[in-house]
Amino acid sequence: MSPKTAQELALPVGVTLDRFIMLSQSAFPYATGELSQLLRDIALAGKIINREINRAGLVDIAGGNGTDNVQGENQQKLDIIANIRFIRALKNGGEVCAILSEEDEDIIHTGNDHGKYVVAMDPLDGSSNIDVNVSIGTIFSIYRRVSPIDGPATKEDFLQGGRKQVAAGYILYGSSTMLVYSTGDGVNGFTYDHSLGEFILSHKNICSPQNGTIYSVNDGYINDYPAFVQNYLTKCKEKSCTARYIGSLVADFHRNLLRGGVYLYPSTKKTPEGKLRLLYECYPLAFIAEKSGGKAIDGFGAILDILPTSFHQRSPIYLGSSTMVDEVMRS
Ligand SMILES: O=P(O)(O)OC[C@H]1O[C@](O)(COP(=O)(O)O)[C@@H](O)[C@@H]1O
Ligand SMILES: [Mg+2]
Ligand SMILES: [Mg+2]
Repeated sequence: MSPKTAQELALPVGVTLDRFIMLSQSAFPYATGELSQLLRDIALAGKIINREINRAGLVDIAGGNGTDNVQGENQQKLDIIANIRFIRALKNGGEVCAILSEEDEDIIHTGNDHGKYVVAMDPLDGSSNIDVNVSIGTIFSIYRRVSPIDGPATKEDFLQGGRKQVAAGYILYGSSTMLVYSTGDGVNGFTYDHSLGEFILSHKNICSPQNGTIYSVNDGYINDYPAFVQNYLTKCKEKSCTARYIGSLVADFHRNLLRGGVYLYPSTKKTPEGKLRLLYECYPLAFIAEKSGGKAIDGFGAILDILPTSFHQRSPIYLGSSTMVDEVMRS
């Protein structure tokens, strides 16, 4: 008899994340609890970063850090703080042997060589919105390592390809703070209850609406986009679709996931290979999109089918409601 899925376990809205993880694990008789612990460690890091973000305007953690990351982007102080907090939580948790972060050029070895998992992450997404109190997020992607246990992780552990993710998700720091993730069967969302210090199941088995009227794109670059994108955006305007663009990928994606819509970050003359990073932005959100019934493409095929070649490679991305993504592709 195959293990019961989390959905079949009928976990009620209102259970804590901890209980949800425990019961979901019981659906897998051979589970040993390491992935469960890792998900808890990510939730803990999320709580800590949430606290820092909430008081960003009060203390001297706003603004630039005066340093650039491997992508040549100015790092915000909160980019650095989120990076440090996440690395520390995953190191202390013990289940992760290595981390790949947007803020670091190379693999970060945690010293937990016995750890079975590696994590690729965007510790703070939407950095341009940090100082103006607009929703931002954290994005994560989890793989089971392929390198021998008890040795150092290798680059092959991170270049397995999007379909090899064992779990992925994001934390949205918005009007409320939410953790949304999938371990492959269904997508669930948990809202942070500050008074309890707990993530509570609030959005069970999220299904992306097949179609929608919202499109999210930086319209300012329209003349730089490929012809098929310009055609698609013209059609959207002809149909009086609704333009919504926060400029934080996690926030734009989340709204469209619940309401129906499509997010587009095409290639441009400035970024011919696209702006968003494959391993810790595109793959994890494509995983959530597909597991909730949506789609994610690069203009040629599925994002999850792209074979990665380097840690910080970029890709154009079109993701969200399946009918709208198909329409982009046909434009
Ligand atoms: O300002 P642009 O070019 O529209 O880009 C906005 C996009 O860039 C990002 O900020 C890139 O992510 P980071 O903030 O993690 O670097 C996305 O969140 C967002 O969707
Ligand atoms: Mg980002
Ligand atoms: Mg970032």
